[in-house]
Amino acid sequence: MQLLAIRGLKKSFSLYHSPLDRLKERLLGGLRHRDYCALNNIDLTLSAGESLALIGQNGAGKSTLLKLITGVLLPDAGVIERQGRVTGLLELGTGFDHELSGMDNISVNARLLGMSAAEIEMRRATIVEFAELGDYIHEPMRTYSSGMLMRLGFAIAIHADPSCFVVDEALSVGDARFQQKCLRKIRAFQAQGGSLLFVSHDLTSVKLLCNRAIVLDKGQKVFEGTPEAAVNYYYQVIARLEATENASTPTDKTGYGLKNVQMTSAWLHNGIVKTESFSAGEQAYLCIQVIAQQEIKDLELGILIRDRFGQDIFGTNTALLEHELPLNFPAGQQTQLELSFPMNLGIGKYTVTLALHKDMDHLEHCEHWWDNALEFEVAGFHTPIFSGLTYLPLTLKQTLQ
Ligand SMILES: Nc1ncnc2c1ncn2[C@@H]1O[C@H](COP(=O)(O)OP(=O)(O)OP(=O)(O)O)[C@@H](O)[C@H]1O
Repeated sequence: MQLLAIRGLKKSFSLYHSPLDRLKERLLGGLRHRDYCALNNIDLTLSAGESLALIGQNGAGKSTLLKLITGVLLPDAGVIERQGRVTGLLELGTGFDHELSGMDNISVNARLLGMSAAEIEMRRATIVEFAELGDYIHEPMRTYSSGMLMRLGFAIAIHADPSCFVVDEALSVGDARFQQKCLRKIRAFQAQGGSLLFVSHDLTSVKLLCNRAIVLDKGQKVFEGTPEAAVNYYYQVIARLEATENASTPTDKTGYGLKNVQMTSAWLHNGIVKTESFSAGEQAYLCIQVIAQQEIKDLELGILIRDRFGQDIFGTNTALLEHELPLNFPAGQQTQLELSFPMNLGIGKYTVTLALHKDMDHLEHCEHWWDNALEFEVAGFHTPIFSGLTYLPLTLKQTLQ
């Protein structure tokens, strides 16, 4: 069943130089503003049980799209068809009367979300308990911190029995423990067949929570695909490079960048033979062949290891490793780089992404970003047996007191 179908959605805002211009236009007429197109010609669908992420740079149009979907804003053109109840956590404080107490606002906000008086009374105690605001629940909401606003907003919206739950960046103002509690609740909601529309700059949670993602750029939909492919595409957008739809699939061997210096092959070995299979704790060596078309100085080598869910497990680059000097590549010459490290990772399959760039990240000057340059598996233990993603060498000290 399709919960959401959006076609040709468009939204512009009127921008005025000053509030006085706005007033003059109202009173005296004449054009004193310019239109800014925040969203243009957006199509999207969301089916029951699907979780869709919207990613994009600041100002790309993500929040505007969520506000249109939840009915907080009206579109200039296009169609939004909704099935079922859409609730969520948008800009903090939306839908609350700040002079009223949190308890009274449960009724106000829940009514706006479409709950009946009987539903509200039935769920009031659960909402209060989930929000964990203690006696503050009886205080006016103007006294609440942003984290407290978020707690109550989330508690009401998730208990409003939505078909589609919308989460904007507001979730990030909660403290770490409460955020984890919200994420557990969102996962339980998904497990029961609920749909999610998720906006976040935290690309790891995008990959963990969603099964599809859309990249917005300057109000346009520029990519739609799996979260991993969308995140890779987004990296290209922020690296200000021409992006292509298939540039980030695991089969793509070329990667992107200026490519005056290019990595041509990469492999792993264990000190004896080339291998793609390691035991946890075993020493691993990552070799990279590089060829330079022209002389380039002061490049950094970056590495990003992801697990089978596309979740970033470990990433760093030589600019962050203070003991490593930047790399120089003479023109026309082939070079081999080798990184060695103990494979302190848990059992599982991993990919390695490599980059050659200037400075601390690849955003300004990227010579070569090579997604999923190679794959490997950790399949046994060279360390004591452990569970989880990573091995931490522990020592125990007992002191009698
Ligand atoms: N009420 C408004 N009046 C004028 N311009 C607006 C208004 N709301 C949003 N905009 C503009 O529309 C564009 C899209 O804004 P939006 O908040 O949707 O972006 P976003 O992708 O959510 O960004 P962020 O990641 O920073 O939250 C921005 O340029 C913003 O300045």
